Amino acid sequence: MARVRQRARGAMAPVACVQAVQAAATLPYKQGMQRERELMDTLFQSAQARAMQYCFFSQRAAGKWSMPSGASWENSKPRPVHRAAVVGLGTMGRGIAVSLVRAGIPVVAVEMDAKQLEVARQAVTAILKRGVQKAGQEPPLELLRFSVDLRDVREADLIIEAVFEDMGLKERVFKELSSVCQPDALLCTNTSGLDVDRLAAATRRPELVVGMHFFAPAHVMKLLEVIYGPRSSPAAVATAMQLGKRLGKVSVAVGNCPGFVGNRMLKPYMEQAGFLLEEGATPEQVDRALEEFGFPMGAFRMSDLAGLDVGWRGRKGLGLTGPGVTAGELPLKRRGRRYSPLADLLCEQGRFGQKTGRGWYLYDGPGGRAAKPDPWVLRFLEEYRSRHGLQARPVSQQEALERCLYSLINEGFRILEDGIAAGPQDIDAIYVFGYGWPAHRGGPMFHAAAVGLSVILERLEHYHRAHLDIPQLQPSPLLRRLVASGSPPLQKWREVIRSVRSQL
Ligand SMILES: CCCCCCCCCCCCCC(=O)CC(=O)SCCNC(=O)CCNC(=O)[C@H](O)C(C)(C)COP(=O)(O)OP(=O)(O)OC[C@H]1O[C@@H](n2cnc3c(N)ncnc32)[C@H](O)[C@@H]1OP(=O)(O)O
Ligand SMILES: NC(=O)C1=CN([C@@H]2O[C@H](COP(=O)(O)OP(=O)(O)OC[C@H]3O[C@@H](n4cnc5c(N)ncnc54)[C@H](O)[C@@H]3O)[C@@H](O)[C@H]2O)C=CC1
Repeated sequence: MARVRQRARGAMAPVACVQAVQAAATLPYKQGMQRERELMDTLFQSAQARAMQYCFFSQRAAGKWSMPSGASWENSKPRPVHRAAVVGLGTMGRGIAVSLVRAGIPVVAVEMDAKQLEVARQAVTAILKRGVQKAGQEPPLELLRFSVDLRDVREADLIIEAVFEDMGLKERVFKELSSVCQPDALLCTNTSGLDVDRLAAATRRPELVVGMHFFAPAHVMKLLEVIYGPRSSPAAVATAMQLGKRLGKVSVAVGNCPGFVGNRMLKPYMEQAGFLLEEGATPEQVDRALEEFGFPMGAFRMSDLAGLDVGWRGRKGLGLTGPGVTAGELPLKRRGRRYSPLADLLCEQGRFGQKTGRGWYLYDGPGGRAAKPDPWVLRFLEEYRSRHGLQARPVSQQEALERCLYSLINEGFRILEDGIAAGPQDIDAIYVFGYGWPAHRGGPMFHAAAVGLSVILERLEHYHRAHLDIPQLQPSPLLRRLVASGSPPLQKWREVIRSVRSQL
């Protein structure tokens, strides 16, 4: 109900307040729902057919115009999943375990020590019991077994790893899984953006490794991004897609690159949000602009929900932050580009978001959900600006919205050109079902077409001229070519994508 209200709120946002650009792209509520159904239909094709199609694309991309040897309709069938395991029961692992048992699949849930296990057991049980209050069914607790011993996953047909976002740790876990699991068990990672191929290489069965990327809260959000590594077999992809369907999710197969589709586009969006704080905005102002557009949560509330530490670990892994990184760098730059260390500084203060009770906002305590503006954050931002000689200026709602959304959309065009997503529909489904992109606005690529590609191009050029050190604001070559081709409708973009470089 709250979601329906939220959608309605977005649909009715006053034009004067959220600018004409948005109003032009607002679908009536009914049409929004129709668009949501269309996206679901596209994605609910048979998992096997999808996997075969992706397999064919990947071969074509490699210059081989046939199916790989040994690939056939028969051996690309999804495998049945009778028993599953989840390794790592933090924010994500808990919700993933809940989704699995709710679908009737017995689960072994593994944590690293008894203390973490007990916290996780209580959290998972609480979610299941809440579900009972809502739906009136018995919690399927008998399907769950908790353990601190990784060897207990040995009977599972499919294992989903959800430990910290740390490549070294994940490689160790995959290596160990590969030696304790059945030889034909599927090994899946819930990583937010790490290289699935590198994890596959840590195992003795790279063809059985895929990404299964869930979205927070994992038992609620409808999306499953299935990441097809270069060595994943069609059967492995089909199994993951099919399992997503069984869990009631919309499964979208995507290629392997940093951040895949969803988080690769989220990165420039979050970066713009951070830069806007440096320039004078507050987290509430940026979030208000995005929530009035129709998102259930603005960038900062969403980041507090996911956990700021996840991105921090990722940036440390990339060498963008951490001890000694700033030596030799210009202030507020990393590798020659503008970089905002604000999120890193919050993490250094132990402010990880909802899980620690403090992040961009203040919560009632660890695990709290009601976000309150935090005077500490406002003081911190003022001190930060004065330390770096940044003059705060008023940031309009239009600027906040355009810089966040258009940089995200711009990356969507790059993703299409790189062949990481099969088409704009897939990107739209990822955003509508995974990040709460308002359905009545059809998804980011649909929205771009509705606003007008030439408008998006002009606004990106405008912001890029003002911020030459932010390459993500530079319009992508595909966007330029689409505009030069007369802005064809979404269904015809494929004709303008020059090279077949599908990674799928
Ligand atoms: C070079 C490239 C590298 C790229 C790397 C970039 C990495 C960036 C790092 C990012 C971190 C990783 C993130 C990631 O991988 C992908 C993500 O998951 S991003 C997060 C996506 N999620 C969202 O955007 C959520 C948006 N919000 C919503 O959709 C709604 O607000 C929500 C569903 C949360 C609540 O909806 P509402 O209708 O208001 O709530 P209800 O009251 O009906 O509750 C429904 C259900 O949800 C639970 N819930 C509600 N609020 C919260 C909350 N704040 N936190 C957790 N859970 C919440 C509530 O309890 C209900 O669940 P039950 O179990 O049924 O009670
Ligand atoms: N938080 C989010 O919104 C999302 C996170 N992810 C990804 O999911 C993974 C987990 O993220 P979160 O749940 O947020 O992290 P988290 O920090 O909340 O939980 C990680 C859990 O893994 C456990 N763990 C660590 N090492 C372990 C080991 N060797 N064996 C068993 N358990 C171990 C930790 O004790 C902790 O409970 C990461 O790869 C992250 O990038 C993916 C989608 C969304």
